[in-house]
Amino acid sequence: MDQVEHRPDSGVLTGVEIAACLNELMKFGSGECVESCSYDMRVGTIFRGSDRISHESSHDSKVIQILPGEFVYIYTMEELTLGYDMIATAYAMNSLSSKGLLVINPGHVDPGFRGPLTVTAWNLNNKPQAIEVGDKMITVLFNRLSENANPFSRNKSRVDRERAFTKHVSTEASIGIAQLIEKNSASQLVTNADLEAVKREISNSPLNWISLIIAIVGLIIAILSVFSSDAQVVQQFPASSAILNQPSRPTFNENSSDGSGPIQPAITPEPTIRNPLP
Ligand SMILES: O=c1ccn([C@H]2C[C@H](O)[C@@H](COP(=O)(O)OP(=O)(O)OP(=O)(O)O)O2)c(=O)[nH]1
Repeated sequence: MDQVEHRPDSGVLTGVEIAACLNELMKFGSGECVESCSYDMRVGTIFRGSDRISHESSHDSKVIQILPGEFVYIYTMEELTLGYDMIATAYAMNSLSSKGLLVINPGHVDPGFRGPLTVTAWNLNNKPQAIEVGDKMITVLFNRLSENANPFSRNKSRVDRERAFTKHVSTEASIGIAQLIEKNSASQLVTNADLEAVKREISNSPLNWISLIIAIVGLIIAILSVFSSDAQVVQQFPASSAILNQPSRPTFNENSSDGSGPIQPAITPEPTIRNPLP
């Protein structure tokens, strides 16, 4: 086996190292996004279903309201340009997740990957969430390998990826997601008022009263049948009723002076034997 020469500087890059080689790691990077040991990638293009609804170069309003339950697809503003000896790992940002805006698919980035990262953001909050082109969306750690690895072989330009994505969503994935979005935009989510109306209908329903009456009648029949079976037993076995009617034995120790000691079996006095005649 060949001896592999390990690079002495392999490992996770610090913020200082990221800043020093920012132009090697990505295009359109900003020193302001460098953190202690990571880089916060920003929103570039936003897709709702297959529609591109916001892009950094467009003149439209860049603030997008993600509706409750809605997914949007995001392409990062930065385009990674990883060497063959570099991998990256993308993570959701804590500040967004705590607001209920989940970025659901960040993950590994292969060595040699070139282009924007794509992620899906899902609003789990019951209020719309605003996002804007340029907002920090995912945080990425860079890890230098000890040697070059086989590079990623499916690199495409941003334009080609967006085109392929639009086609894919409009043909396959869009069916479920588009319907979900349509439902949400028509405000078909269950509200408190809906729940109150359902409760009112249930309590006013005649079926509800009928089941209550049936339950009460059933209970009365059950009680009566228990009493009548007791009466039959007493008629057939009068002695048993005498046993049943005996007062229960006290549970304290009758032999103890204060009556509080452990229960002892009753002591039967020994028969006295009279001495035989001398
Ligand atoms: O949040 C992320 C994480 C990674 N990538 C990129 C970088 C990574 O190198 C590439 C992987 O793409 P591929 O098409 O190979 O996706 P996969 O489903 O992960 O396949 P594989 O397991 O073959 O890598 O996707 C993103 O766009 N977004």
